[in-house]
Amino acid sequence: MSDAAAGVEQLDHASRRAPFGARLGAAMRERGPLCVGIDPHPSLLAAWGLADDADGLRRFSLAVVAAVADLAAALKPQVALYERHGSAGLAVLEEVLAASAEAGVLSIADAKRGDIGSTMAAYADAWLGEGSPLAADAVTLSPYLGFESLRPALETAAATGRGVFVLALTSNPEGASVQHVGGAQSVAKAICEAAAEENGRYAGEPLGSVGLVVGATVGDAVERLGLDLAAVRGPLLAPGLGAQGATGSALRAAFGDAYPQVLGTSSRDILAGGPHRAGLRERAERTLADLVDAG
Ligand SMILES: O=c1ccn([C@@H]2O[C@H](COP(=O)(O)O)[C@@H](O)[C@H]2O)c(=O)[nH]1
Repeated sequence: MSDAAAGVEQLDHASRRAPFGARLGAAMRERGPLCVGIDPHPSLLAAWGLADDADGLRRFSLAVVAAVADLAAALKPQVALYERHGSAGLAVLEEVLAASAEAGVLSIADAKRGDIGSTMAAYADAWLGEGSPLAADAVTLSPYLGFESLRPALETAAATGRGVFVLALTSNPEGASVQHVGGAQSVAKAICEAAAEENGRYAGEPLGSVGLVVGATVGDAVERLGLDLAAVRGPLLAPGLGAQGATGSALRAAFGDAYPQVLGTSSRDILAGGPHRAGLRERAERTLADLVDAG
């Protein structure tokens, strides 16, 4: 096939894909609001009896996909834990993304990319571009070079039916030293408002494709900073359940009327149930029940 014909085929493929927000909303309605994180830490590989190498990484990751794909609205591989194995680790990540698609579950690459616009375009090609081996259904982005620097990723996501999650209020305590700055006009609030505006292009959809990362551990910060998360009209990826101490009821209290948009995510707490399929499923089911009961 010529390059031109291949390009047309890729565009046709992209134009047939529904926007990410619509696909995620449907998955959350069908399966509930759980995202399972795939974080192959060296300590977890050891606990599973696997080597801390690319083969161990592959066995671990594909076992998680096979065990919980039908229980989760999305899976979230943590890119750093693949990068630490170099090119062999990234090859495993490509397999994990392909296996997730094959298993019918959405993927969110937790890469937290952000750079000046010209470099951002390359990140957009890698994580959201049609035909890229690393393309996931969505990618996490850092807006601390300015929300507008993310433009290439926002445009690529819209063109390919993929999505982004922009860091707004992160789950780590240090995040406040940047994100809370400005009080009533905080950095986090500016990010929320920019994401809400960006979701204007998805006005025909119940959920936009520009989501935010808001930690499950943020306590009363959403209220204190006056963030209108419901108005963002995008999915809210909430890490911090389990290993970082948050629970479904804490999430419910922190997010208020935006709780229906929340996709709670947990990694280590669920992964510690492995290597057996039943152990992983039991922990994923327990986390999902906690999120549903809190709603
Ligand atoms: O604010 C954030 C943003 C991302 N993360 C990531 O989520 C998982 C959490 O793992 P647990 O084992 O469930 O604590 C991890 O990949 C983080 O890098 C976050 O925790 N907080």
